[in-house]
Amino acid sequence: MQIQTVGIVGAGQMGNGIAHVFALAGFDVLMTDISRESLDAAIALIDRNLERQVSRGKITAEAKAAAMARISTTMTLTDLGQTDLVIEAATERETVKQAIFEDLQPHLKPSTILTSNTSSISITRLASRTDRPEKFMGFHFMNPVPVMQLVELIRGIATDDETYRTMLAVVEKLGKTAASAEDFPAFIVNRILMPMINEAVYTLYEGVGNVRSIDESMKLGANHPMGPLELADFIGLDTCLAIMNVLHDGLADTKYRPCPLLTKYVEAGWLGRKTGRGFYDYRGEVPVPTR
Ligand SMILES: CC(=O)CC(=O)SCCNC(=O)CCNC(=O)[C@H](O)C(C)(C)COP(=O)(O)OP(=O)(O)OC[C@H]1O[C@@H](n2cnc3c(N)ncnc32)[C@H](O)[C@@H]1OP(=O)(O)O
Ligand SMILES: NC(=O)C1=CN([C@@H]2O[C@H](COP(=O)(O)OP(=O)(O)OC[C@H]3O[C@@H](n4cnc5c(N)ncnc54)[C@H](OP(=O)(O)O)[C@@H]3O)[C@@H](O)[C@H]2O)C=CC1
Repeated sequence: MQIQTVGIVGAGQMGNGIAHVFALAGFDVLMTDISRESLDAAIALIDRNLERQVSRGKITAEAKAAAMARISTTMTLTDLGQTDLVIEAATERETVKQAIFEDLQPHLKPSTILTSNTSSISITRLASRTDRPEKFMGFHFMNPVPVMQLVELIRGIATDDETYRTMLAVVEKLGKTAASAEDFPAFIVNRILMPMINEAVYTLYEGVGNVRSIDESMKLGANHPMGPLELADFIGLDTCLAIMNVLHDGLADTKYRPCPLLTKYVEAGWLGRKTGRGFYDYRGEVPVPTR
């Protein structure tokens, strides 16, 4: 199936990055969110990130203008019903995602493919609540979307071959690389990455190191581009906790127990970069460790 129009639900850090790469690759993008401010902020951020690519000689000013012209926004979720491909990139909560697909369903054209950018939640379970589990897939981008090469493709138990082939072709058109993962909690990347981040929080909780020493150790000692706590702040601590809970519940193994300190930060509303404070405080000129 040929994909030209793409609907994106959720204009947070992932939604805006996904809109950016789709528009640059020539797709027409319609983005929605429950908050007008989030939509406006996403458009401004896409503009800034495209401009950075222009100034670094990665794309032309014409390509930037054409990409911006291909993105439109709406506050009405059901407007996305006529698109060829829907990518749900709302908050990592199963009830939120289910409600989005349920609300959208009566307005969808029969051929629309539904996907979720979920970091961890069962694709089979999300698909089973829709009228088209065979046209439903996990479509997992990495943050920051314009920079990271990988996209995980996750087939639910009912996903058909045509849908899978269509999504492989979309990933190719985006100039990215697909990795196929089976539909088990948190798939491949987060199955491996998130327990490491959780362990870094335990390392902090137990006083083995402070925020700075833990991050420096992993940057200089293991050549990670960001330390695990800096990366957790970058992903969003609410998302990290949600993924650990899916691993813990879904695999029923205590090795996935979320660190109580991670829970405490989320309860405080210290969700990382997006709220201005997490393991670092971003409100000043330079990030300052909070422990
Ligand atoms: C939770 C999940 O479900 C799954 C996940 O996503 S897990 C998280 C996966 N992501 C990671 O692990 C990211 C780890 N961090 C990194 O790779 C790097 O720190 C980083 C790429 C984010 C930034 O790299 P950096 O060298 O410190 O910064 P910087 O020099 O500003 O950026 C590097 C390049 O990316 C570009 N860039 C960074 N953010 C960008 C954005 N949002 N849009 C466009 N370009 C961007 C910069 O322009 C720069 O481009 P050039 O190489 O052409 O100069
Ligand atoms: N952060 C990351 O590194 C990665 C995240 N993901 C996944 O991507 C998804 C989004 O994460 P991320 O962008 O980081 O989260 P954000 O919190 O940055 O953005 C989520 C956005 O969804 C909006 N939203 C919430 N409910 C609805 C709804 N019912 N309809 C439309 N929009 C809604 C939120 O609005 P409001 O702010 O008003 O609540 C917010 O703008 C999650 O499933 C996450 O697991 C995948 C890969 C990497």
